[in-house]
Amino acid sequence: MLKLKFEKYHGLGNDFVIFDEKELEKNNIKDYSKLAEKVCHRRFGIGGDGILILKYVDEVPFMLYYNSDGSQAPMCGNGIRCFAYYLKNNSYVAEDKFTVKTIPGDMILDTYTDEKGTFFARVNMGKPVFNVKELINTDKDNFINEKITIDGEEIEISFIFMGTDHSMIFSDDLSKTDIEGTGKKIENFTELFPKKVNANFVEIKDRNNIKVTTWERGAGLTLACGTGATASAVLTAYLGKTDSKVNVEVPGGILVIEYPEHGKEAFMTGPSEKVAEGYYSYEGE
Ligand SMILES: N[C@@H](CCC[C@H](N)C(=O)O)C(=O)O
Repeated sequence: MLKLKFEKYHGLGNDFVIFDEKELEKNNIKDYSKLAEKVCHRRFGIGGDGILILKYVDEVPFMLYYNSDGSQAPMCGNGIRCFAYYLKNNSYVAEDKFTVKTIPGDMILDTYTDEKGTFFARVNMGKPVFNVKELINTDKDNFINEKITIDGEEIEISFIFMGTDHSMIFSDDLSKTDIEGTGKKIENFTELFPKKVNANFVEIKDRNNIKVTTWERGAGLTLACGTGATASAVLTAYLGKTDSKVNVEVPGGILVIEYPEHGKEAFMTGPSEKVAEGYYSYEGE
């Protein structure tokens, strides 16, 4: 049995097991999808919504992300705050402001500890992508409040790429919405979303507050989705329904999202916490 050094963190209940790629290479582990599935299992593993792997590109930390079902995603918003805390805790970065590389690009993070001792990061999430022609199966330039039919049910849906693939569905009352049932159908509606998709259910409270619950591609219902909260706040601001700075209430807490100007970068601020560290007993490949 292999013993793999890990640390576990969460961002508003979206939880991740973090490995250093050097540790995986040393143990000859190449199949990160299999590792993610095993580690994230809530009964037979450590449990998590995904795994984060630290590697270095041009001597800059690079975050790789895998969902709990083993699928790889380009970016994870709550994950990157956890990753930042992991880098700080292990003295891999000294400054409070630093860059983390990800598949969609470099993310700049401003980190701080609040008066209660909780670690926070404000992340420059990059520019949302509205032009979706290359990303999903549509001829339209952008895909905002479009009607689709899945299993006979008409759904009004929008799509924005915000580090990863996000669809948004408005709801008047999230407590009365079948998030799991509809979320699963949208996630797997591959005739429109060939790479599958995350489904964010969005309730607008007022100009500065929205509620979002996310059915995540590859992980199911989670307590928070950072890129999903950002995509949702970008959409409501773009539609003129909210101001450029909103509190996004997710089941695990609050994220603050800023989208100062359309077509420019969006920013996400939220906490992260360390849960555990140790050695994961792994059968290997
Ligand atoms: N939990 C994440 C998003 C993780 C990736 C997602 N499930 C996907 O497949 O795109 C977040 O906080 O952003």
